[in-house]
Amino acid sequence: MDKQEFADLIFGDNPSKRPKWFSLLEDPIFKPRYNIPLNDQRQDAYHKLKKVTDAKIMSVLDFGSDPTNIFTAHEFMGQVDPSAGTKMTVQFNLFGGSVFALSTERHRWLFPKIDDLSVVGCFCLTELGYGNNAVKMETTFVYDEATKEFIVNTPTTKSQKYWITNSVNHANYALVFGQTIVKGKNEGVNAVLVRIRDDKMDAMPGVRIVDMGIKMGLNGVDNGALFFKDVRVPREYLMNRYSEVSEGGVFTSETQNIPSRFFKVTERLLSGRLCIASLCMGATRACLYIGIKYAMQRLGVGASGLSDTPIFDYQLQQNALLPLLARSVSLNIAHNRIKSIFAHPQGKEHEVLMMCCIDKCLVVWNLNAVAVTCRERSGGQGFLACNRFGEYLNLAHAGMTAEGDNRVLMIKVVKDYMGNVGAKKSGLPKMGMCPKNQLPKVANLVDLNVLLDLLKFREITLFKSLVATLDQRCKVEKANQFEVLQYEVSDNVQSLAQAYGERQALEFCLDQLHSTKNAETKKVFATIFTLFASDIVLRDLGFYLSHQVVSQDAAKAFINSLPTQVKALSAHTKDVIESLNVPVHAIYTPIVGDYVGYNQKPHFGEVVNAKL
Ligand SMILES: Cc1cc2nc3c(=O)[nH]c(=O)nc-3n(C[C@H](O)[C@H](O)[C@H](O)COP(=O)(O)OP(=O)(O)OC[C@H]3O[C@@H](n4cnc5c(N)ncnc54)[C@H](O)[C@@H]3O)c2cc1C
Repeated sequence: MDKQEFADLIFGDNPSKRPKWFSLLEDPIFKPRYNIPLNDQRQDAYHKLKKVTDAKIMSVLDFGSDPTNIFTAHEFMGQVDPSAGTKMTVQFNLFGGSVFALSTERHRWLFPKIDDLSVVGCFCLTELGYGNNAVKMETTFVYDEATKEFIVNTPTTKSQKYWITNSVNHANYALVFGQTIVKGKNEGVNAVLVRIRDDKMDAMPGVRIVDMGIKMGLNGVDNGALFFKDVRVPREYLMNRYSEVSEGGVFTSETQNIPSRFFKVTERLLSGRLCIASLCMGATRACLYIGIKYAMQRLGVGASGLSDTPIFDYQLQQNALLPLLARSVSLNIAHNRIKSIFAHPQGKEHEVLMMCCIDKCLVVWNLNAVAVTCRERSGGQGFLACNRFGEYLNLAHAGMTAEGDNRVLMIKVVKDYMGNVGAKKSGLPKMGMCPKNQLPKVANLVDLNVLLDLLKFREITLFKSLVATLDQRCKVEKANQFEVLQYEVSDNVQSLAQAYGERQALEFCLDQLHSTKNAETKKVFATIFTLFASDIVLRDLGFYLSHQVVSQDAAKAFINSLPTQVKALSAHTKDVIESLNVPVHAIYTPIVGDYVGYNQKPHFGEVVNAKL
């Protein structure tokens, strides 16, 4: 295959940006350290972030001109340091991106300071008592007409701002979300900028910052809980792109519906989901590179009984790793497409939310599967911190929870899906073959058009069954829709969101296949996309058989085809993993290099002074 073409398509941004990142990551600061105190881990993550900002390789203003540049930065940082990447996503997207989106002229002074880290921001949305239901938060900003200030309070234990990234060590400003009370009326959730530390980095009066301490991973991220007691903020610090309070205390807003103001000011969570997906996509590529490279050089028992056979040659290894490689490459192609739709949404505005949400869910869960599998398939070496799988696994878990819990986002996807179809903004996918008369007669399912039709069939069936249940329960039996959705049809909702995301991903892959120029690259992509789709159909084969859309004979032949498909991909695996744009020089895992040489002397699990 044409490795360069493949690498460019996986990169998904302007390839001319790649060398800048590769050379930046040569800096020794990106060498990971493992056995260091908590505070040093946090400083280490900050210094890596500072190195990136000093290189002026990205700007918060990219959200206006080239958002993909920000996503690319996340993909690289996800590979080399998930903690620094998490600090970066809060600085540039949650804090910086929100300021960018919600500010007006009077806040412009912040942009260069965000870019050079002279303002380090944190994003105070979550409260101890209000995570996925943050709209009901208890933090308040009461407008004081006499002083023309907002008075910020977290009045209860449950209203402490919780999990706040960057807050314990580095942030001097916070974007705080709270119920806005003007002339005694609650005008809904808005955001104000609050200075939380002075020039000496001491907490400002009324601000209390509590260290959340050790977590299961990503300990370079300084998460804290913040309390505000009568903290006074100038009126001008209200983010007033959509809502404003005049000096005299008159509240005006573009958004008349008060609960909707929350969604307007938290819109940045949308690009945040692409940032998290980008961090995880980068980590997925690095993880696969490490796990497969090691499998290719680690020798295990061969036919003669000697340790002379790469463990990668075992069918067990290939059957575990290669369907995940196929799924990862396919989700990567889909992720690239969604990033570009986010940057240029014209005509697809109504689908952007669904796409960003499902992209995050699928990519993050896939990283979890990849990290777990690579860890196990690398044996004991996979358990050493310096071989990195643990940190990637932790990134996946932070990703599942942060910026909207994955399962909650799946519900959001389905609500939007039903809304879009109901409003005729979009329709259900159209199948090529009839599911009653044609598909059951297909003997060979290993065909991209057949597989796509099967994915569409499942999505359509799940959609129709959900709508039928909702109609029966809510329209006929007058049940409460919230209760039916939350207590009766969860499995249908979750399966439908997944079916939508996977069908869409496969369609994006097929678009890519059609536009790929080099015939060999095209062949490799076809092998990968077919395995991706086959793996999904295999997982759901019970569904297809019970709906009689696939015959028993076709199902048997299909099951038997999977190992053959894996074998076909194994022939290209080395080329594929070497085209994943992994900055190998910045990964520093002993098992992708000379792991025997590394173990010639003790390193106590560190790589800093080791020659790799
Ligand atoms: C590493 C990390 C960094 C973070 N950084 C920040 C930050 O900088 N700023 C910030 O504001 N927040 C931050 N967060 C917080 C994060 O956004 C919240 O943890 C997240 O929104 C979930 O809230 P919660 O933890 O209260 O979970 P809950 O809302 O309590 O959810 C708990 C469980 O209940 C389930 N659940 C909840 N609601 C529903 C529902 N409607 N239907 C079905 N199931 C449901 C969820 O699936 C989940 O499994 C961070 C979190 C992590 C892990």
